[in-house]
Amino acid sequence: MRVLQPRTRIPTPVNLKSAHDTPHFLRRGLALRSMATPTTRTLACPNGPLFSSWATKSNNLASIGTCTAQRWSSTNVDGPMDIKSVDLSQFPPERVRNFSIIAHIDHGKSTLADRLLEITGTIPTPSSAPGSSGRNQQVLDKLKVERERGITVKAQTASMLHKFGGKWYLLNLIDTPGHVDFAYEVSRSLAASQGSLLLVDASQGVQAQTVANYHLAKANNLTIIPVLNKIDLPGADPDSVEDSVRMVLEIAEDMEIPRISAKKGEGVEALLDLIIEKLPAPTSKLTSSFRSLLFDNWYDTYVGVVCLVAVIDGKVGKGDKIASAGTGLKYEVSQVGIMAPDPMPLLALHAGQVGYLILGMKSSHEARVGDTFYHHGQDVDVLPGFQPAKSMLFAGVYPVDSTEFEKLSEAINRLTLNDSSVSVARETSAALGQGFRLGFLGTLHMDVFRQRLEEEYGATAILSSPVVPYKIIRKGGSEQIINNPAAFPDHSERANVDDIQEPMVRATLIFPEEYLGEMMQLCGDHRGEQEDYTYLDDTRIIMKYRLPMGEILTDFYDELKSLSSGYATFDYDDIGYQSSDLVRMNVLLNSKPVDVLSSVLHRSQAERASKIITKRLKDVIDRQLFEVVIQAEVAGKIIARETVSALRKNVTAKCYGGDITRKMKLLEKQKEGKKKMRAIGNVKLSQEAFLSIVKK
Ligand SMILES: Nc1nc2c(ncn2[C@@H]2O[C@H](COP(=O)(O)OP(=O)(O)OP(=O)(O)O)[C@@H](O)[C@H]2O)c(=O)[nH]1
Repeated sequence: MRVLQPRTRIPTPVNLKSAHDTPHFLRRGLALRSMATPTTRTLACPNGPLFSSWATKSNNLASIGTCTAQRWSSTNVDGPMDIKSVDLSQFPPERVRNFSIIAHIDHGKSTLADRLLEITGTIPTPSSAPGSSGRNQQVLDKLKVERERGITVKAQTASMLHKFGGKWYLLNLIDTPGHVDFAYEVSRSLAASQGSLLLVDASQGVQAQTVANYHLAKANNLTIIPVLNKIDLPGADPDSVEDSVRMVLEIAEDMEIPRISAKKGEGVEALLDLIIEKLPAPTSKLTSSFRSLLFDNWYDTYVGVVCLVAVIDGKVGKGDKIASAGTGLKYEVSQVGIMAPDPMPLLALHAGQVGYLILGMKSSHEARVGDTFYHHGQDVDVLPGFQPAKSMLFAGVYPVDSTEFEKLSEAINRLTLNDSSVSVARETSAALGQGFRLGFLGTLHMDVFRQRLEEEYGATAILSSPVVPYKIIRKGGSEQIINNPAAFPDHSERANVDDIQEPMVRATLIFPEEYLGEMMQLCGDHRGEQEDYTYLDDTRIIMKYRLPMGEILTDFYDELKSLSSGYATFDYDDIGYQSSDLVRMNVLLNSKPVDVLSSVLHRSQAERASKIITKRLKDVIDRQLFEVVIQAEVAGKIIARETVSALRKNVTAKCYGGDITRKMKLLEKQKEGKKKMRAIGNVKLSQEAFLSIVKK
């Protein structure tokens, strides 16, 4: 089984056999000194920075734990400076800028990240990058699924250096995902930044996630620089987009809105200056005792759990004894470093900086996002942290072949080490055997998880239709959250139930005015209630609806796109629970309920949905040796029924005469076919047919 690593391997520290055996980036000229023997040798450095590195003596060998280097004077060399050759302890908080790039999907965040890293010399430009095929490197989209789908799923950080006003600054960039499912990644990233670049595509204008991300950044008290991107496109209309940006996002008239082409690099260098000029430095204190915010983590097969932290105060170095305020567990720091954009070990991380810590954690469950790390034995003011990720929808996940349960279990285990926003519980289905009930942040998140299970871990899974978590309030006041339709109270249990509630969202839709009728119809069909609508600019409308979350899970987004010829965009916020007249629909095959096919519906939709599912089943169930009756039942009544008539199939009937080998072959083939059938009660369904019903 091939295991792809979502991030590049953390390099082990360079061990040198002698002080002369220097890594390539130190060879150009160096000032080498040993901590144990504090002699410093300085070599000439005609056209590059001077370097220093710290060495310790062990077994008479000079071993350089982590090589760092320092430019003595920032004026002796023009052009970018290699971050790998700089002593980052030289950057006090006032010379640090931590910023995130936020935007609607596809407005160019990852492309801008590429350009920033290239211009600052952190990564090679495409022409010099080995094997590079074009301008878009998307270096921060490290997952295979991100590259295949062209979307960012996981926020990534990268540090770089930029010179402004004669001084070098350390910039830590966080590239965030644009899709609403990954808003949690965005909010975590914002907690580690002081400012944000809010990109707006100059050909598309303000979109739903532009507004959502703007409010998120505001709520985090970040300084926002709106940036118009893609000005090179023939359809770009930067003047009118700037007007709507100013109006919707309430940007002051005197605030400059830079215009760039992230693709071509136009205006990007000036943007680097603006980041330093306009975004605040972290207010961290170097002299206070160490505190850091854990804002992300991932699992690396070689080094275990890697924690991404923003150092709020003080400094943390290799060998330090630190503790987690959240779990009370203590650790010795085995490695610290920054992402540049690959992991780059350092001797220490200082106040204001963003980097990683490797602590020898046994499981990524120990790494609680939002946790405070501090030096063990010292008092600490715990940082506020943030709410854990909340699962918005749940699905049953089963192995396609029931003998492969262990393989699926192992794959889910490993994948959740890297995606702790997925909640996992074991469940058993009468129809499908052992499986899991997983909680996801949205349908795209669920789809990406399924794809990663298959591609990275070779585990193919059947996913039941997703459901939202329903709240059941029983007589007497006890509350229960139900995330599996099979456990939803049937009509026979209703006497004990006081209220049933479903989760609601406030949806923001942005679309050209000519689609107003279609958009209102769409929201109405999905049980929406209009709250507000106004003109965003001369031609576009921004509309707010209150909608049940269960209604936007499956086809809503596709319908929205097709009804608006792709122009409408949509975002939503969770706004809590609301009472609703919900019922469970059971599907029966020859009178036996099929648990994985049950669903929860609004009473008004039950009849239509029952007809659809029974019809779909009839289309996919092959005729069998007996009649198959398909029924949908709601509140104890059968409300839809289809029948698949019986068939006696004799596969050898065509083989008259004595060709026994041909007969044997046909029987063998039939046996093989049967193996691939799934038995639901006494009804056999081909695997393909079954998948077509459960996986929407
Ligand atoms: N013409 C033009 N295309 C651009 C520019 N910036 C980005 N693009 C293109 O826009 C598409 C989306 O760019 P990305 O950088 O992947 O966008 P993103 O915001 O990171 O996307 P998500 O992470 O999925 O939200 C790609 O095809 C880019 O090549 C630009 O300045 N000009």
